[in-house]
Amino acid sequence: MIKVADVVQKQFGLTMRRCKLTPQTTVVVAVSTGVDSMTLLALLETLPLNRRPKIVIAHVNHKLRAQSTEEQQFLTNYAKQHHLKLEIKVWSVAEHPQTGVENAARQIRYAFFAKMAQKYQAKFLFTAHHADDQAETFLMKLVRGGDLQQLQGIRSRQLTRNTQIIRPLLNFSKQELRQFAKQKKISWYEDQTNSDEAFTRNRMRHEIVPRLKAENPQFLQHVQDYEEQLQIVLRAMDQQAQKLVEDIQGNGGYHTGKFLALSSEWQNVVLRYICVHQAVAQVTKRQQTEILQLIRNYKKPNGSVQINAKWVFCKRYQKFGFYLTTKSGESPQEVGRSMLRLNQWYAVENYGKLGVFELEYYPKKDENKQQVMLLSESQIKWPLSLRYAQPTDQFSLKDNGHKKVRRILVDAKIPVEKRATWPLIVDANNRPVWLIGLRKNWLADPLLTDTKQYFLIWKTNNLEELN
Ligand SMILES: Nc1ncnc2c1ncn2[C@@H]1O[C@H](COP(=O)(O)OP(=O)(O)OP(=O)(O)O)[C@@H](O)[C@H]1O
Repeated sequence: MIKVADVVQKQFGLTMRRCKLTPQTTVVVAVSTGVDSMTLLALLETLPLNRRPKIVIAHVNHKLRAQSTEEQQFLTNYAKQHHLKLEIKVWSVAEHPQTGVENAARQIRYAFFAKMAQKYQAKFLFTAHHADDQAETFLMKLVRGGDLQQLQGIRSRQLTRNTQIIRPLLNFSKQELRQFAKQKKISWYEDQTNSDEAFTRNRMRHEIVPRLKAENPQFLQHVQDYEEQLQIVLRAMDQQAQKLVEDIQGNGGYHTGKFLALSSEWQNVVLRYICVHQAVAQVTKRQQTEILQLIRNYKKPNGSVQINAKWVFCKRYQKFGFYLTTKSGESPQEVGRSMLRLNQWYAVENYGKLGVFELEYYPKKDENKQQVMLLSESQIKWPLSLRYAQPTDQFSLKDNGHKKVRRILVDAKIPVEKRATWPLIVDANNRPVWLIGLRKNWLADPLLTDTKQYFLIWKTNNLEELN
């Protein structure tokens, strides 16, 4: 009789081929001491020698339940016996927040994993999410409701800022993993979390999912198939939406005519993309509908939708965008803001182009034609955005003083007609970072814990502007 363990091992080996592991590759494995992650660890340890990576175990003791110290000790003994490197983070009770513990724990976990990946120069981070996790998450989101994007489940591969996360057990059910662990005599601890999120998940796990499996034993596989299809479609749609947004982007706003030339389906998608990626404040579903109706309304060439106390969406004939609300009577100040995605150029009419790059993507080619500002993780609040400078924007000085944009533009003898549309890079707190070609903000020194540097680059064809 073929053992489940053999099937799991064989399939795992095949999945792992895509990672092209060698004995020189270092991987960080997130191990909670549950059956899933102990199985993942065992599977990695038994890969053929020529494809077995160097393993670093990362464990977070959340101090959320009585047995956590015992689990930590168990894992310490395991690592010693198996000659594996082990890194532990203890999240002391004093650090726990009053509410949202589950979420905070997740953030602590992933920050620690990323730090360990960086420390060991690991190529991958492995977690042990499996097919039941996928189905439970999918159903919970389906029941909760929301945006289609959020229905994207757990990804088998995910590129984060510093690490590539791999989840090689997504095609296995919990039952298969348990059988594997039993047949291979692997020890583990049962998870006994009792958070609200775990209650909902447990209902899915013990009541709903078993019924759906009874309807069709292939249920888990089908959810995984749907998730993979959904991820591909949504990614493709996002790529296309990004291109279309670039096409309709103009100076200080988006082009109404070009937007209306799109099919009504793409209008929906593009507007959503703008609201999620480029708007300055959170735009609700209802506001998005109002905005769409306003743009489409030929009888109303001008109009606005208030987003919050600070921001307003405005349509002004051939232009629309998000603007800063001003005192009544004045016309809104144009902001036409776009978020700077990493490693991508943004064209700025009359000024050349700019972008923020990681070292690996740093375009060194024409160093003499570009100005660079070096930024570390802690120095600003990411992400960066590009917008027009407002006269009242303030630059910090080293001695705690400030200098207004109006003053900087006047001092630099910038003609009045150019002052309203001077490009400014700001951080997520709307703090000026760089008034292009004129002034870089003073920033506190980077922290020792910063792991990455970024290059903010402005490139112009007009050499004189750089001098
Ligand atoms: N305390 C921990 N220490 C190390 N790794 C952990 C810990 N808890 C969870 N993990 C890793 O994360 C995987 C998923 O765990 P779990 O399903 O409990 O997390 P989740 O919060 O539901 O998911 P996610 O972390 O993706 O949001 C585990 O299989 C394991 O690889």
